[in-house]
Amino acid sequence: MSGMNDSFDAARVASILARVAKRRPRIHCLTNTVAQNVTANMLLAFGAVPSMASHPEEVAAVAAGAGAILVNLGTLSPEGERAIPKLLAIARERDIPLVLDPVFVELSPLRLRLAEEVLKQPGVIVRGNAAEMAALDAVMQSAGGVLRVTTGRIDRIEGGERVLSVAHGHEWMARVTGLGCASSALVAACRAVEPDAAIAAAAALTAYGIAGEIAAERAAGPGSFAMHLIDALAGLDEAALRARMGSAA
Ligand SMILES: Nc1ncnc2c1ncn2[C@@H]1O[C@H](COP(=O)(O)OP(=O)(O)O)[C@@H](O)[C@H]1O
Ligand SMILES: Cc1ncsc1CCOP(=O)(O)O
Ligand SMILES: [Mg+2]
Repeated sequence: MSGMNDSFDAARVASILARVAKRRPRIHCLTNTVAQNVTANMLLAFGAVPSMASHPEEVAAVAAGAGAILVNLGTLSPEGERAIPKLLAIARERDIPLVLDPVFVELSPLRLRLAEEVLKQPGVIVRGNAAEMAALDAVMQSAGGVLRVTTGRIDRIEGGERVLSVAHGHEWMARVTGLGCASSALVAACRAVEPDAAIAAAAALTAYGIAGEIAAERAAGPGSFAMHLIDALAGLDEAALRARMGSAA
């Protein structure tokens, strides 16, 4: 991690992970059909609880008690589209943090319009890859107050004047579908227990990246990597964080 003004070290990441493990926040994920399973499993490995309802008539009731809400725009159905305003309303009413994953927004005018709707809410965290974040740049600028989390070999977290970066992970994380979507859910899990959105995102991506490094040492290729990533995330402790982050984090 670089670019931090305040201290961001293994102890800080471990304390956020411990809060997730202790409070077990429920993360409501309106997410795509490709990534649902790996997202739910990654949240469980992290100590959070997934809920995945998408029916427009029940989604607000299910999301009402969640610690954070994830809106992921991949494989959106007409029903999912109708669920989004219900989720935005309940997030506003209950002050529930919102994370947007704008999957392939650069390909679809519908996704761009829905992303604009989500970004009318205050304090949204957007987590996407470089192409998605570039396509949303103008919308995020005009929305204001957005925390931008751009992932890749090096993750970049930008909010206001503050820029943080996370240089952990493994290239196989981009070779298994759904692992980006799962990273957005982990950002939501950390945000559920940590009010500083930038620190929450940095903690989630540091933990995920370090779990990826550990998993890559145990795996034979992308398939077994995905399995080992769940195990490594579930077994992550402060000693492993400290060993990989170094003292100057
Ligand atoms: N080349 C890489 N080296 C290390 N980590 C990576 C690499 N590519 C992606 N990651 C990690 O994989 C996760 C998903 O990121 P990304 O591939 O950008 O998302 P998406 O799947 O949405 O395109 C992030 O945690 C990111 O840090
Ligand atoms: C391939 C695909 N198409 C629509 S959603 C989806 C999954 C994207 O997942 P990720 O961005 O995490 O690889
Ligand atoms: Mg993605």
